Amino acid sequence: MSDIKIGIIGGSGLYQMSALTNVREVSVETPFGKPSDNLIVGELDGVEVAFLARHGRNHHLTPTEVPYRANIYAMKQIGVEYLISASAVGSLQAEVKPLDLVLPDQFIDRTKSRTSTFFGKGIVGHIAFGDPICHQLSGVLADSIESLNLPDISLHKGGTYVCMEGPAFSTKAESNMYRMLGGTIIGMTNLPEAKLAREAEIAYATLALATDYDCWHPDHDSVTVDMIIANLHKNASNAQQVIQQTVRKLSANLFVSDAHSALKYTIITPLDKVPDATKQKLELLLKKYL
Ligand SMILES: CSC[C@H]1O[C@H](OP(=O)(O)O)[C@H](O)[C@@H]1O
Ligand SMILES: Nc1ncnc2[nH]cnc12
Repeated sequence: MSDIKIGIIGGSGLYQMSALTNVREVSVETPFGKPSDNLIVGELDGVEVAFLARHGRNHHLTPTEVPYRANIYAMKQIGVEYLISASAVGSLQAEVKPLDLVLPDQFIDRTKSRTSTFFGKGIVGHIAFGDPICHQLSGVLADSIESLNLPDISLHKGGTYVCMEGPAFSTKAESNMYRMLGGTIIGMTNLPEAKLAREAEIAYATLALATDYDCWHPDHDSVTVDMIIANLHKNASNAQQVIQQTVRKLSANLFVSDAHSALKYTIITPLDKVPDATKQKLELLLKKYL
């Protein structure tokens, strides 16, 4: 298989990409186990892409159970350099309405039970994460959304994605606290993914699709899955259009991102002191620097 440079991770509601042609399923094994599901490899307008359903195609993995390291490693293994993450989010701000699209540029980490790094076991690295999203990739998403003119849907460029552990939704006190902290949207998945993608030198950007007002809004009921199902379906259709257009634009201009050399000044352990087993496990990530 030749390298597939563009990867897509689909979240709640986006379990497949109907526009894919020449589709095949690829079962991948990584040093971190199996990803959430088989990779679905196919073409969008002649451009090969790899799609992965974050929670599995039947949504059987909780946000805590998603094998984030295996997912990112699997994308790296097949050659992905640009990763688009589509995610359902709650809105923490009145101006972000359900069905609106948000391209966050910051995260607040409220996760508790995740492994969000490839480092450890004899190798220490501290990735720079001040700008956690690849602004160029997010820019291509923005251009694509604007060119689609989706009716009644606003695009919010920038914003802070609060990543909570879940799977229960927030309490009202938490939701209001996140608003006070400057949160724009809330979800349960994107922060570990963004960190691991950065460690894997993959340019990563989030396409967040609002489904609800969480539980802080005095004029809206508190979020339940039942309440957001219809929005998840509408969002899935919008996400597919946006992703298809983004792949068109991106494939015409595969830029170099800072993310592609993110490990350069990151690893503090001398590489000749790293245990061989760890080096082997991370070979794919480290080989440029060995
Ligand atoms: C079904 S609502 C909660 C669920 O939806 C989001 O998933 P994803 O980020 O994969 O689209 C949120 O993070 C929760 O996992
Ligand atoms: N309100 C919410 N909180 C956390 N994750 C979500 N995903 C969609 N809506 C959400």
